Amino acid sequence: MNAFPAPAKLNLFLHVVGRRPDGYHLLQTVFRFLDYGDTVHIAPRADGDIRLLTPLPGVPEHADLCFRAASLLREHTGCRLGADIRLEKHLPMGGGLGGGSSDAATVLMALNRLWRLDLPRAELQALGLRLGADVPVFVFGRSAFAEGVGERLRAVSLAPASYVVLVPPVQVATATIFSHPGLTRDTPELKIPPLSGGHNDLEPVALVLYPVIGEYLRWLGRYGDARMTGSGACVFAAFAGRAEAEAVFGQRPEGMKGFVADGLDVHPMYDGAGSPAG
Ligand SMILES: C[C@@](CO)(OP(=O)(O)O)[C@H](O)COP(=O)(O)OP(=O)(O)OC[C@H]1O[C@@H](n2ccc(N)nc2=O)[C@H](O)[C@@H]1O
Ligand SMILES: Nc1ncnc2c1ncn2[C@@H]1O[C@H](COP(=O)(O)OP(=O)(O)O)[C@@H](O)[C@H]1O
Repeated sequence: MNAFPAPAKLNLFLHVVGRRPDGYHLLQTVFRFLDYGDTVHIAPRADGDIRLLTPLPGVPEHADLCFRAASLLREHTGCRLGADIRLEKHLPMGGGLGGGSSDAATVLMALNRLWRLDLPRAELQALGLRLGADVPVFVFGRSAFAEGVGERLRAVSLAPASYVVLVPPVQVATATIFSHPGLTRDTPELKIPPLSGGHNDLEPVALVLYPVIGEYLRWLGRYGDARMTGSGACVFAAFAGRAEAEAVFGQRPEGMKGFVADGLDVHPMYDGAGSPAG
């Protein structure tokens, strides 16, 4: 089997600037990948079957993003091949780190190569959007300022940073946060992406629904500018160096889970060409 990385993402900030007629929210956010994530092992199959060798607890096959990504690509291209997929899961589910979306993007890029489809990056991004609003950025492959629901992407260059990421013991359902009546949906649109500062409009709602996230934020906030990523539950703070981040992480109270990771500028499968992972 071939091993393909599926990195986590952080939303360095996330502003909700409006709402589409279909109810989806218009965002402005900066995505950054981390050198920490899942690994997807994939081998092509000649018989056309798509088999998940490691089903996730509580996720039926038809809802699994790896399965859905492979099936969508097969259907879209008419490819007759299949795949065995083994997911090595490290990222917490419902953590705001984009784990499921990243797995899906990695399956799209890996099968594009293994099935010799050669679809251009833009086409894979559009396919990815059908699986979730977070999937396109992983196919895009670079740190990005995102608008729309996350499909309008502009590459940005970010300063090197190490992050402490804490994982509160709750799984947040993204739809619950977005549908909350208390959500601020009218943050003024920015013309130029700020590379620092900003805030996360989803954070106050998540804190009301899951107070434990606030406890984690307050603890990390003693050491840096702590913020929630995506719809939560994970919180993070940036530090200039790895040693500083490790030192803060080392002081966490017993039982507080998380990890330290460096920010990446490009996705580990990014090859710079028009065709991803070609
Ligand atoms: C909030 C963000 C920020 O990066 O990340 P996560 O916290 O999920 O990692 C994303 O916008 C999440 O993207 P993703 O997790 O792919 O969400 P989707 O499956 O497309 O949507 C889940 C549900 O959330 C709501 N939703 C999602 C995105 C959006 N821009 N507006 C919405 O209102 C919709 O109700 C949708 O049915
Ligand atoms: N391969 C997958 N990895 C993680 N979650 C998945 C996967 N496939 C489907 N899901 C579903 O998607 C939900 C959101 O997962 P995830 O992407 O990890 O969180 P988030 O969107 O908060 O970053 C999970 O709770 C799970 O039900």
